[in-house]
Amino acid sequence: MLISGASVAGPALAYWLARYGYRPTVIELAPALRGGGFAVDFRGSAHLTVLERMGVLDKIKQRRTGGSPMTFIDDQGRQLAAMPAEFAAGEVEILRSELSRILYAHSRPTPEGATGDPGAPEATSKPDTSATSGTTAYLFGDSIRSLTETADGVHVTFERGAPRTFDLVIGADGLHSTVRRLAFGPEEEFVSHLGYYVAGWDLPPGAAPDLAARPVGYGEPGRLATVGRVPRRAGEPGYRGETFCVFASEGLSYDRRDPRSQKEAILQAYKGAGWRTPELIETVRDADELYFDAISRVDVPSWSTGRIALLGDAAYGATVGGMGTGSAIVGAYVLAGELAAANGDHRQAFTRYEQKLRPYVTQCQEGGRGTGEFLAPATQEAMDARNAVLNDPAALTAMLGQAHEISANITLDDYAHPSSTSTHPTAPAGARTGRSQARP
Ligand SMILES: Cc1cc2nc3c(=O)[nH]c(=O)nc-3n(C[C@H](O)[C@H](O)[C@H](O)COP(=O)(O)OP(=O)(O)OC[C@H]3O[C@@H](n4cnc5c(N)ncnc54)[C@H](O)[C@@H]3O)c2cc1C
Repeated sequence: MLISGASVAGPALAYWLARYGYRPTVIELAPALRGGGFAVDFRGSAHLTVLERMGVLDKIKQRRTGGSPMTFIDDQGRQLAAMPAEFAAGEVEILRSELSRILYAHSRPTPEGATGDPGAPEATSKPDTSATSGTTAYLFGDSIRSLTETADGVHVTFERGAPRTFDLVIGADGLHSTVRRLAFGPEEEFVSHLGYYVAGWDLPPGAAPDLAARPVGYGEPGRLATVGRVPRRAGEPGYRGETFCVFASEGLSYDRRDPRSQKEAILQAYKGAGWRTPELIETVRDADELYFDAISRVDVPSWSTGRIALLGDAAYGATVGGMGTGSAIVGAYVLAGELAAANGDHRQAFTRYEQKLRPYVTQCQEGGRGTGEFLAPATQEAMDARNAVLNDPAALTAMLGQAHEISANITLDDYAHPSSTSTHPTAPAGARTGRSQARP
């Protein structure tokens, strides 16, 4: 089985597939696991249950950022409203890059059963020969060029590697998925722009240390710039500063593979902004890793076509505020579980995966719809109304409670221990295999 994308959904799926005896291959466009991106969070019992069943919850907790309260200020630095840490950070918040490294390491168990070192991802375009049979091979620095479905497989050509045939192909390659484009249609058919852009990058060492010590956000109608601090990467002591920006804009035309073009778009968007925004935004020029994307929503009428299926942001992305990371983890769990339960019948597995997951992620996605407007309201009146909500503990508690309810609203079958579940409909006991039965 081929999985495209090694960020969150891809390695999580690979982990479960390897556990059920498959030997997936994961292909990643970037030359190594991607760094960058600010914090992502998990909230609600479904996210935590899946992470616990994967055996990564403790590792993730060890690397949690702890979240930080955010103070919204005016142009004189005076407090207007405060956003409590748990509002932005859920139950567990972790840097996306750290999460990706943990999942990657966990999807490649060593022969002894220990997991690899999350601090040492490999950058190679060759198959990973250190993984034992029954586990996962990672191919970095390559991308699928074409997909041709045949009676018993999918013939895949690559930008760099030699063509191969796989039984199934899963697109876990994000909002701008190549698998979706090749197998389902052009991006414009499935991705709607929700009127805002989001950007995040680390502050260069020494930049605005006074600001980074006290997380603050400065907003003007239609644009927000925040600065905060997050723990350094594994093995590095202390904290580093980071920015997180949200601005309203029609769809922009820029080269997604060219950071200079993205930096220019950000600099333009904050021209003439007050407070110390120019000083902060200027630091983007020196940013090594930049996260920049439109706040969008992905709606694909059917997540599978023949032997090809979509997972995570590629299928049901919501960029920010739609619990995309938790939904990717839960989706990987359900997809792998249904594949194992269907015992080779991918049609049945894909159908059940979608039936079980779609109502859940659709609700989660809804949260993303108002995120841009909440963070960077378009008018002064709307900003005042947002601040009033933030300053009202009862309103905040209600909003948090609603998010928790939505993110818990799925029944998770215990695929790895089928006898302990009463909710799984029909799969025969022998359909779920352990590690010993390797499947390609
Ligand atoms: C660099 C980066 C930074 C991010 N930062 C944040 C953040 O700060 N906050 C937040 O809420 N969300 C962030 N996200 C999005 C967040 O990770 C996802 O919304 C969520 O975790 C779902 O993950 P996913 O694995 O489905 O998709 P993604 O995390 O988007 O991962 C998709 C992966 O597929 C790879 N890929 C893309 N095209 C191809 C191709 N043609 N062939 C092979 N591989 C391909 C990408 O390089 C990436 O590794 C970021 C994503 C990325 C890639």
